[in-house]
Amino acid sequence: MNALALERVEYSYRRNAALRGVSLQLKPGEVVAVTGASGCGKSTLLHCAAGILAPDAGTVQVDGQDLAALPEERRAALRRTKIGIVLQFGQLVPDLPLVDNVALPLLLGGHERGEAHVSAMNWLEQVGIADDATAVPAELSGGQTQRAAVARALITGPSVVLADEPTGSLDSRAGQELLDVLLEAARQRGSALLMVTHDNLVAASADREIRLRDGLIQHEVAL
Ligand SMILES: Nc1ncnc2c1ncn2[C@@H]1O[C@H](COP(=O)(O)OP(=O)(O)OP(=O)(O)O)[C@@H](O)[C@H]1O
Repeated sequence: MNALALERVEYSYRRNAALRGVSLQLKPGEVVAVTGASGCGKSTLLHCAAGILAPDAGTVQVDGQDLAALPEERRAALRRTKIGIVLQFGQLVPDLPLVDNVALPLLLGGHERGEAHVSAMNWLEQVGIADDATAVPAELSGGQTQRAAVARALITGPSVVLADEPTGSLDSRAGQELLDVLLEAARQRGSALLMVTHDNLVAASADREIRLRDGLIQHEVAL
């Protein structure tokens, strides 16, 4: 079964067609890079895959479940447990210390607080910012919040990880380290990883590259 399957997904912002029928499938553990010029629809594709945007047409399935067909509560639970998202600017909760931000998906899922914190500390360690566990996002650099966002995305052991420019605010060494954490989640834990990137080196680490142009897949390359 595919971890993620998009079939003929279309999405328009008012009259502006951002996606015009995009289909793609990711198997568990597969890593796919989405590339293309600014404005071609990469972020919109990721947001549709994440259930943040509901497509105007077409379907999005995660582990065989059609997001649009689920009642709101089950869709929210599926998004919380099976999808890990790293958006461009981290999108952490401003007033919460990092450890709570990272633990949030477990706490919302009803996990016990102590256990959720131990797991969050583990993930902060893996992304190299355990020393900042008690800091709030405003006290941190873009790169540090991006690392925390990756830790938060991976803490539930999701089937699908969606990342928008995950290394965008990091220098090349820190970017490579964070990329390695994401790749390990795919290669060793079997999460399917879909990442939007402008960076050729990041794209080269994927199994496949999907290049978008004007809301359509222009071509697909096995790497
Ligand atoms: N909130 C919005 N309202 C209206 N139009 C939007 C909105 N967000 C994106 N668009 C338009 O939809 C199209 C696709 O945008 P999208 O952000 O998905 O592209 P992108 O490839 O991710 O771009 P970038 O690489 O610059 O992040 C563009 O024409 C963009 O201007």
